[in-house]
Order: sequence, then structure tokens, then C-alpha cells
Amino acid sequence: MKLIVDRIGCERGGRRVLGDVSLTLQAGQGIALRGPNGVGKSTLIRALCGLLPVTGRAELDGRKLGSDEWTDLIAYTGHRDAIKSVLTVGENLRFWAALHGGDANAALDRFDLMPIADRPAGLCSAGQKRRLGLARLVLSRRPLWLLDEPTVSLDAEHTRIFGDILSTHLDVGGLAIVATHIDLGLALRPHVLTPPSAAPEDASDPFLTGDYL
Ligand SMILES: Nc1ncnc2c1ncn2[C@@H]1O[C@H](COP(=O)(O)OP(=O)(O)OP(=O)(O)O)[C@@H](O)[C@H]1O
Repeated sequence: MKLIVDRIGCERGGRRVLGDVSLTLQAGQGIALRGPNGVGKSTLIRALCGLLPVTGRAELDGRKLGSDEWTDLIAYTGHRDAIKSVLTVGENLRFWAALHGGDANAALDRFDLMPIADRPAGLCSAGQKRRLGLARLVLSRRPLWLLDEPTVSLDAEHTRIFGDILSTHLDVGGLAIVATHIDLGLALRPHVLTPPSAAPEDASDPFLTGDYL
């Protein structure tokens, strides 16, 4: 399996926030997406999920970004945990397992969630909710993981466990793009985003040039 991202760019709010990103990934490889706040890491991840209109193209084994075939190959975790707070931890995972066909108990076990399987998800701590959200990844059994700061709220031990799970995913031929500010201790290839070239500004306007302050 091979991912080709070819000059993907994106505008948000009428402003160009992502400029012509190109990269390739082979089966078993992962990228650590880096760069300062606001440079476009989340935008690129969301764009590759098909959630934002883009210029350029991306293909995963010939399946084009935006097609249903592409969507069937990706698993996404964003800043929100995407859990159902009135269901218990176990019910959340069984719901996802019913959709994807994975093993809910194995996912509970893998993410150290078995001791709180009967707790309503809405009553979990931030780190517990994050682990529950991440557990969907292994249930989905999809090859390309698009992860936006997956370890936020995780303690050191659960960050290590998540690193092991991601490593296993890559070992079996998965692919991953991970926006992260921390070192996960894995052999992820760094890809540093830089801001898109700025639109020309009116040099005489202090409110645009920044000379005001
Ligand atoms: N909904 C939106 N509408 C307009 N502009 C947005 C929107 N969301 C984000 N942006 C802008 O897009 C740019 C890239 O934001 P993005 O969230 O992708 O950055 P990031 O690299 O993930 O940042 P961080 O490290 O802080 O998470 C920023 O300048 C931001 O202001």
C-alpha cells in the first residue's frame, strides 16, 4: 500500500492556511507532522480525511482522496474524543465493533480500559476518554491512521502503551500520519510544515503590516 500526497493546499475562512504539501508513505511507515502552532497540521489531517476542500491530489493505492473507497481506508482521531457520553466505556466500544467488526474486548484490554468498562463515558477523566477515543482505531482495522495530537491528556505509561499500539499497526503494514508536539519514541519520519507564502500586503497599512504595535 502506498500513499501519495501531491501539492495538497487548503483555504480556510478565505485565507490560504496550507500550501502545497507533498509527501509519500509506504506500507509500514509513519510520519510525525511537526511545526509551530497554527502552521496547518490539523488542517492537513482534516483535509486528508476529506473534511475540507483542497487543491492538489492524494491517492492511497489508487483510491482518490474524496472518494468512498478512500474513506473506507482511513481512521481519524481529532481533538475531540468522539465518544457517546451516556453509554458506558464498554458499550461505546461494542457500538463501534458492531460497525467495524473488530473485537471490543481486545480493544478494551489493549487500551487498559477493562477496569472501567462499566463506567459511563461521560464520567471518565480526560485521559480515560482519550484512551476510549483511541481504542476505536484498533477496531476500525483500517490501514491509514490520521491522528491529530493523539496523546493529549495521556499520562507517561499510557503514552508508552499508545506508542506500542501504533508501532504494531506499522509492523503489520499500516501507515500513519501523526500531528504531535512530543516524541513518541518511534521511528516516525519527521515532516515539518512551513507556513504558505503570505499574500502581498499593503505596505502602507499599519493594521496589516504589524507596525501598529
Ligand atoms: N475554522 C477555521 N476557519 C478559518 N481559519 C481556521 C479555522 N481553523 C483553523 N484556521 C486557521 O488555519 C491555520 C492552521 O490551523 P491548524 O489548526 O491547522 O494549525 P495547527 O498546526 O494544527 O496548530 P496547533 O499546533 O496549534 O494545533 C491557523 O492559522 C488557524 O487560524
